[in-house]
Amino acid sequence: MSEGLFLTLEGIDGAGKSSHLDAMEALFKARGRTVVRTREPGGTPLAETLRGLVLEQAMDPLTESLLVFAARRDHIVQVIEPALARGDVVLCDRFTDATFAYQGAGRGFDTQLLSTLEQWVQGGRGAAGLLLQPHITLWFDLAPEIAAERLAGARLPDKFESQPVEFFRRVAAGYAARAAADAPRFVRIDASQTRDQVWQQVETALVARGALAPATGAAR
Ligand SMILES: Nc1ncnc2c1ncn2[C@@H]1O[C@H](COP(=O)(O)OP(=O)(O)O)[C@@H](O)[C@H]1O
Ligand SMILES: Cc1cn([C@H]2C[C@H](O)[C@@H](COP(=O)(O)OP(=O)(O)O)O2)c(=O)[nH]c1=O
Repeated sequence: MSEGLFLTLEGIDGAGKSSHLDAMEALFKARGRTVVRTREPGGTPLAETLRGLVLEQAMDPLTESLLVFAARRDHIVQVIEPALARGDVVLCDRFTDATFAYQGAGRGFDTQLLSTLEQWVQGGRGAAGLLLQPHITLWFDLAPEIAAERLAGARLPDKFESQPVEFFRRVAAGYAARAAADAPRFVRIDASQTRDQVWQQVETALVARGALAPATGAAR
């Protein structure tokens, strides 16, 4: 069985990523792929419980980081690795880049420590002990001011969404740094465009990366 495709969507709150999940799922299904659609924090009963704590309760950045990585570990073991081993497409709304952007850049937590946690939780894959990383990360890049306008009135803000625009400037810078550090994995989507134009960018990126080829997984 071929290795599956691990695809993540990232960006600040309100960047517009969730708006394209249905169409992405449909695109893969139309090509005969089995799609596991999931999210972080979350994706398993335990991880969804931890998500509720992280999004609703105040806590220090270390506690927050430990909880998101604990949720991630369960998600990887229970859902992501089995799906990839089956050859499925894992379509995941956020993953570890969000931890570096939100807990690292946004909350100012030590990124060296986050790298250690990343190694513990995602390392040791295969004989070479590789780090589990998405094959492709679509980074929806949008100015925090525009994201805030889009979110105003759209839904009840959670703990992060109620942060000031300055917080999201740091988070956006965190995403930019993470993208610069692993450029081959990231595709920057200009999320300031209309919904249709953003979708065109998403589709073009998936075609360019070979992600829509019949069930053989995608090249990096
Ligand atoms: N390209 C776009 N232009 C204008 N508004 C958009 C666009 N994409 C999404 N929206 C709206 O912006 C808000 C946030 O979008 P959403 O997909 O929930 O963002 P995210 O999942 O990144 O937080 C929603 O109200 C959505 O309808
Ligand atoms: C995955 C992850 C998310 N988050 C935050 C980012 C978002 O504000 C929030 C949940 O993300 P999201 O699923 O995008 O929420 P919604 O669909 O309601 O917009 O959790 C972290 O702080 N650290 C993480 O590691």
